[in-house]
Amino acid sequence: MKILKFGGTSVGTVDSIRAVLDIVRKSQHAGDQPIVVLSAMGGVTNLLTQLAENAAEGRNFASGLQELEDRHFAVVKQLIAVKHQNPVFTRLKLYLNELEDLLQGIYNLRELSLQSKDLVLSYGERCSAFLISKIAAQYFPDALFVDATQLIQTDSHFGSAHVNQARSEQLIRTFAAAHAGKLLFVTGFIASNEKGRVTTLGRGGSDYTAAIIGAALNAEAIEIWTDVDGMLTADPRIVKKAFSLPVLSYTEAMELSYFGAKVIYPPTMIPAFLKKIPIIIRNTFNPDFGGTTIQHDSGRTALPIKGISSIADISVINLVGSGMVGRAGFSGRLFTLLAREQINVVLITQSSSEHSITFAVHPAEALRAKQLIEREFELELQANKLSQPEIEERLSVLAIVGENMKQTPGMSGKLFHALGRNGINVRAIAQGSSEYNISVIISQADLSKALNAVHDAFFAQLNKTLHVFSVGTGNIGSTLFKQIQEQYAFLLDNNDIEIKVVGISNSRKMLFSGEGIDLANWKTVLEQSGELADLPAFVARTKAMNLPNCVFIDNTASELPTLYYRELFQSNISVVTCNKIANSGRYSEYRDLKDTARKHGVDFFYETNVGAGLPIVRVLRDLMLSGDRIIRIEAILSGTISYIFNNFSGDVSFHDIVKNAQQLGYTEPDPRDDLKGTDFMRKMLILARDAGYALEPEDVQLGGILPEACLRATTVDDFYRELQAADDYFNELKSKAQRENRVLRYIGKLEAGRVSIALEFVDESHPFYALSGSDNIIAFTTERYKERPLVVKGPGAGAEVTAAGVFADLVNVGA
Ligand SMILES: NC(=O)c1ccc[n+]([C@@H]2O[C@H](COP(=O)([O-])OP(=O)(O)OC[C@H]3O[C@@H](n4cnc5c(N)ncnc54)[C@H](O)[C@@H]3O)[C@@H](O)[C@H]2O)c1
Ligand SMILES: N[C@@H](CCO)C(=O)O
Ligand code: NA
Repeated sequence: MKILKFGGTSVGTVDSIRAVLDIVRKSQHAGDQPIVVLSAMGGVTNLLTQLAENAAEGRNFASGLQELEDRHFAVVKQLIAVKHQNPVFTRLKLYLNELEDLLQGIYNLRELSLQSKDLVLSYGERCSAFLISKIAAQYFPDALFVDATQLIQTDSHFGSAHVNQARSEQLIRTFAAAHAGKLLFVTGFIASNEKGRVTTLGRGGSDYTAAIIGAALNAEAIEIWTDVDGMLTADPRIVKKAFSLPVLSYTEAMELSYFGAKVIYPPTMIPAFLKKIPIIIRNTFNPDFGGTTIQHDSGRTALPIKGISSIADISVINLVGSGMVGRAGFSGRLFTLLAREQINVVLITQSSSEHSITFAVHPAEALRAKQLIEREFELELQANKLSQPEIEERLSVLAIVGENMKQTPGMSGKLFHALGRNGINVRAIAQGSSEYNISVIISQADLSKALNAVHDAFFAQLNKTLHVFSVGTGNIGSTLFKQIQEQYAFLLDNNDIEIKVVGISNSRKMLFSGEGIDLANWKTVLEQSGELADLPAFVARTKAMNLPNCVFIDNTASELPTLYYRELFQSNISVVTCNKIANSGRYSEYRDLKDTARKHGVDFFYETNVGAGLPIVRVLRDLMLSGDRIIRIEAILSGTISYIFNNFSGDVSFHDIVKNAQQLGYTEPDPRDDLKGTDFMRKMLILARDAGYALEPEDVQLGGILPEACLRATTVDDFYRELQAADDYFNELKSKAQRENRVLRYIGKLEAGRVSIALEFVDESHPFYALSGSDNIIAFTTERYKERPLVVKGPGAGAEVTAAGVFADLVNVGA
């Protein structure tokens, strides 16, 4: 035997009632012997409450009554064959007439007692259960309408009556035995006292009805049919990746519901809990889905926690007082007071010094709680043993819940890491002694970000979303977008990483979309609907959108974005950049950025600052981390100059090769940065710093490759003209090299903390002799790689390889 309970949304419309009957039919075919428990049609209980209040205030209630009639009659007309309609109309009309008389009485007296209100509300369940039993009777001849006032007996605590379990079980069993073989359609929510007056079971009442009947008849299961897929890991309106849990223990369901999961109201489960009857939450509108089973134990599952729940709006009261607060007597008095005054304390924490107690209450009760405390502890306040209670508002509670937490170390570490990494300040912490939940109080503004970040942290195997704000849409930036777009599905399917580009700016326009910008046509959208570019505003938006796992990418060659890195780190946003400016200015700046990123637990990745996509920064870092010592670094790190010397042969002029390098995307936006050696200098400086040397740019001995006139050119055009004019100079270099059987190489060296870069003529015996294209090469001679150096070699410039390096840094953020 199974109990099938359908809530208001399941019986709200003609279509949903059809779905309900389908479910009942299937259950009967499966041999479940179902008993159906029904709520009032969706919205009807609220309407009845409104009518009762209107009547008591002397306001009109006729139009509301008409609305009730219309809703029920419309269902009759659509779902009951014409020849069977009359008796149904008649009985509904009788109910509505009784209701009208009752409302008239309330109107005349201008008084609404809890008892009369229960009676008014009872018509919601009576009408719906009766009506649906009659619709069902067309297909199930054994369908029988049952008014639960005959089955469940309570005390006279109207509005939320206490059930006489023993008596009710007796009534239910007797009734069931007398009507064996019938298909019962029972009203939820309502009952009666020993005098036969109608009572109601309070919040979650129809679930309670189902649990009481299920327990009395030792049902196999109680199915609660609603409009969601079960209990979810988090509130799906905030956490888009929330998913339905297959199995939960009663305790877990209790903890999750306590903190706001509205699917069921836990006290209603107690009768089922005591008899170990599983409760299954299922979706009327998705009946093939298995839903969530709430059972005695937590089930075998790989999930360390079951869910994350929250209360969005909470106030906190702080009490501080030396030597008194925290003593057993004091907290006893405090919490007895609050309990007596029916102030629900959501969470309590006490500092280890025992001089303060913090507790959370619902905002509507905060002021009253404060006043009660002030009255109760008047003497202590006067004597300054206790300082004035303080209320803090606009806070939220977030709790992770799960029975398996107890056996799994590191759960709180994971929680605080996720919060800390995202810059979410924790105001107070409480771990239930049961260890079934860990709760934190945070600012309301952070709740959405916190829920998503914590959800990602605990259900990481189930997908991490990186939110990307990207500046610079030139050569590298646009190639990166193309690569992300091509790789999006693969990353999601194979690595559970989702990349959402949520902000884009170049020097003209900027664009934002919390849902993610479509990378198939970012260019058009940016041009057509973007706002005018404004970097401070872009950074402000990056911070204000307050998204978890947030990454700022700088694909410009401008100093401007680098001025914001620090501020971004302070807002717990990681930075990935191919722009070398930040790391190659003053040493103090470089140091400060690294320290700030580390302090805030975010990543600062710049692999492409040296050798584009080639693994160089990473290799050096690993050497340093593992305790190796750099003895010497020798390198060719200008892709542009490498390309130039590798192609400077035959008749082609130096000037033309530089132009080619620029067209191929090897040069800096301003090619003078490459040819003057500035770009190479920056790279050597960054390497030296990463190797532990606090060098300034002027410490690098930079030997040039250009004649004076070229260095003096004030514009790029002038520069190219001067290059052309210097043809003889470059040809002479070339001839000299050829005469000596050598090649031209622009080589950087780091040794004993000194960095130099110089043009060299090298012969065949030199390891840097054989290079082609835009190749870079770097040789690390270290304590451990002493005899033969560790060498990295390959293309060190170009849009594809550089964007790929930025991309790799991006997916490693937070890894
Ligand atoms: N080309 C390579 O092989 C290579 C290799 C490694 C690193 N890099 C670095 O990549 C970076 C970008 O190079 P590129 O060739 O793509 O340059 P680019 O000139 O093609 O693009 C630069 C982009 O930055 C934008 N921009 C400039 N200032 C801005 C600002 N203040 N706010 C917003 N946007 C701004 C421009 O509008 C443009 O979209 C440079 O820092 C370069 O050193 C390039
Ligand atoms: N302009 C740079 C790009 C790589 O950083 C080069 O030519 O090496
Ligand atoms: Na690199």
